[in-house]
Amino acid sequence: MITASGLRKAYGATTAVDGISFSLAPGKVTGFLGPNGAGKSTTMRMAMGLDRPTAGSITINGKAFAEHRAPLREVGAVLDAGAAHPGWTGHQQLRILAATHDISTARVDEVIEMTGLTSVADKRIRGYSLGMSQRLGIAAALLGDPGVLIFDEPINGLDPEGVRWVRQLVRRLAGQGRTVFISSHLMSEMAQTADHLIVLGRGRIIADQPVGDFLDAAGETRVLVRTESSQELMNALAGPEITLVCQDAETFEVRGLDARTIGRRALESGVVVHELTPLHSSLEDSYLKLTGDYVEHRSGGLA
Ligand SMILES: Nc1ncnc2c1ncn2[C@@H]1O[C@H](COP(=O)(O)OP(=O)(O)OP(=O)(O)O)[C@@H](O)[C@H]1O
Repeated sequence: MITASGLRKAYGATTAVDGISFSLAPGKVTGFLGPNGAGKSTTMRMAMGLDRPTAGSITINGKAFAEHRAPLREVGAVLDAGAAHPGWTGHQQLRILAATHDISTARVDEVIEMTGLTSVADKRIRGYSLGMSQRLGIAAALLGDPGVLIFDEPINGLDPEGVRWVRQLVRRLAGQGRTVFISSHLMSEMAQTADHLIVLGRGRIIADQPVGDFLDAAGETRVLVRTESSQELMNALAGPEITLVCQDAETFEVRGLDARTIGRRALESGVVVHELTPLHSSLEDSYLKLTGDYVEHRSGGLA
């Protein structure tokens, strides 16, 4: 469980995080989204005790990070893939970290295997690819078998196989009842991975909802209708704020009414409907629509 309450962080005149509150439930993957500079990394660093809030708090299982006696057993994080000591081997790095928490060497070997690092565990970290470094960071996060995991852009620099592996791993971790908080700038990735989304814009929360609700709220829902009596049904549906767009003799699109209402009107009119399909915008469309006003510098310089 991660809980933020009135969390604020200012660096001089810059307010990176502007009084945000949220609560992340166990057993779910929560995606943390927002344009560059929105405050995602700052929030995650404060959760891990690496930055001190200017006001408010962020707690892991009810306590600030520094108040936990064995924090690695409560929360694991990947915040910076380059944080490992380049002269050590992956195995050494993990063993040293494990020793700080009385974690067994058997557990070190277990996380090495879980993260697919067995073949490189005895090689020096300076020779690791970005993908291997990311896996090593994830191995370190898993070491204490924590119930809370925080991953800042974990798929950056990974190849497609690595991306799929991270996606499956975070789903599995949430399936085991853990709280998983993952930031990404890839909307398509979050659509496949997250159950819940928190979207930040200039340090404030602009959405905190399940992925499905996010789509419904941000995107205009359209419904595709197919019937042999299209003119008759269009007449029954017509009204203020309702747009009907004819596609062919039997197919039209409705904006402003949901599928349930259209189905009921069709029944009342005695019209047989062959298809009634809600059309959602893509997560990408919804996200850009939602965050458009919060982007400080748009690409292309036309804004
Ligand atoms: N140590 C720091 N000193 C001064 N300003 C900082 C510091 N860390 C972050 N900031 C500023 O705080 C704001 C939020 O940055 P943060 O890195 O948290 O955003 P982000 O959402 O993670 O962005 P990105 O996706 O680009 O990593 C930015 O304006 C950034 O320049």
